[in-house]
Amino acid sequence: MSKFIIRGGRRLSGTVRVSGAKNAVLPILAASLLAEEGRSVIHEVPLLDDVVTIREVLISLGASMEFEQERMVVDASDLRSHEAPYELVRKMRASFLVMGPLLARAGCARISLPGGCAIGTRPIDQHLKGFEAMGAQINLGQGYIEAKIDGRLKGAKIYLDVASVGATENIIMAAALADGTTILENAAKEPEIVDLANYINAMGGKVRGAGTGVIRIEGVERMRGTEHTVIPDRIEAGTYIVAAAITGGHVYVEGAIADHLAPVISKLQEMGVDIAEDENGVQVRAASPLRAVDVKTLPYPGFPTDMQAQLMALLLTSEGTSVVTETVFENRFMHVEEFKKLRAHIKVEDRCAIVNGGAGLVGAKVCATDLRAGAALICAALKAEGISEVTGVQHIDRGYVNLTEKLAALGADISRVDETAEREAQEAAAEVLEEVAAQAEQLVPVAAAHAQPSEEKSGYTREKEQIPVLNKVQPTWA
Ligand SMILES: CC(=O)N[C@H]1[C@@H](OP(=O)(O)OP(=O)(O)OC[C@H]2O[C@@H](n3ccc(=O)[nH]c3=O)[C@H](O)[C@@H]2O)O[C@H](CO)[C@@H](O)[C@@H]1O
Ligand SMILES: C=C(OP(=O)(O)O)C(=O)O
Repeated sequence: MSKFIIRGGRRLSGTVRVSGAKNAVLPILAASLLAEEGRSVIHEVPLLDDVVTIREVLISLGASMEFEQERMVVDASDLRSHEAPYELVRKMRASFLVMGPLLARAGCARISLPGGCAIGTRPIDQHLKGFEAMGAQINLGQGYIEAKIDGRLKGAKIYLDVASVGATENIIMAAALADGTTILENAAKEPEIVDLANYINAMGGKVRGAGTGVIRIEGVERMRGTEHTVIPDRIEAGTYIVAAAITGGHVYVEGAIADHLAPVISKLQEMGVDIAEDENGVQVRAASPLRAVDVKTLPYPGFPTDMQAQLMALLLTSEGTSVVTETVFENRFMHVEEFKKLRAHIKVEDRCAIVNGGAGLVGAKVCATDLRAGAALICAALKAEGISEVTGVQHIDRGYVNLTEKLAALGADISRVDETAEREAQEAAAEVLEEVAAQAEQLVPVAAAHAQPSEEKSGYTREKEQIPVLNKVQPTWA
């Protein structure tokens, strides 16, 4: 088990480079299953735990995956399985994104039910509704969803009850190889969906209207591998913008696409943060004091739920009372109780959190319950007085590449400690101390016998001799 140790109070300054988007690369890698011939070369692939998981899923299906320095080469020409097992899907819900492409390519798919997670129940009814509308038969058996179709999926008109990101992606991928045209209404409009559509089109697909509420997918018979560069991660970028603002810093977030961040940038500007964009990124200069603002999470282009926790951290340092309303997930305030350990004043009422800013944050031991809760706790800890320890690092590793290194390069006092290694080091050091003490014990009578003049006269005592020796053997973690 690892943890982050952060001493708050340092202003961040300098440049931080944004990595490729987690939420774009996951569906893109799933979509590479659509290519019956050729290899796909994907650039700007972030080295994240979720990417490792989707890679394992694709390998288990028969794809070959080479990964080197943010470049993934996928060859899915020979698939040998249509099943994504529980062990992989339970690690990451987004594994369910292989259902659409598998069904389209192989005519069948068997995927472990993804289930809920800390932030909500997260049903998949809209994905299944789309596949059924295209003619697939869906069965639920022993924790798995099984889908199959005789021949090809058929193009259909599908209206999503909720503008689900995952359902939109899964249906686009299924429809890409279907017979006929699919019209997807009330589709999600996130930039990651546009990136997926661009990738599919480069593979020979025909997807039009991605980024709007109506997407038309004309099915094609075959697709081939292609080359694609993943868009920068808008949530990672937004997190660094908040980290800069909360510390009163001055940071250039290189690679951030301001358009993708419009709802975040506009909220922060309303708070008084100075943000300027250019073609390569955004410049953040914090002002003080910051103003309280109200915010409501919504599907894109509304304020992203994946930035709600980080914005709440910033609101804790503003003057006045803010109301944060979460409309996308029903249980996404888990960070509130952890913020309270840092002496935050927040009250949750149903889907709203009432945040009283202005109270100074004080470092404490806190736990990340999910990915963005973890990012928000780190932002708050960067501001808090004294030392904070953030556990639950496995959640944060799902979505942030080299977080410690990136923040440290901006001047943050942050380190990552592996608790197992730390405990082993402590045990080893304790053993050394015991051994030294035992040896010293044996040497004392010998030293006393040779002592000239006597202890009493010289002022020599056993304690005085031993203490400095033992102190020298301080372990590095002390
Ligand atoms: C890998 C990835 O891209 N993850 C993102 C994706 O998750 P994900 O694709 O899972 O999120 P959805 O857009 O599907 O979920 C939005 C809402 O719709 C509901 N819903 C969804 C599907 C369905 O069939 N039925 C249904 O009711 C969900 O419970 C949730 O309340 O979009 C979320 C919303 O922006 C982000 O927080 C996640 O970071
Ligand atoms: C909720 C998130 O991801 P996922 O959908 O993969 O759980 C996130 O990225 O904040």
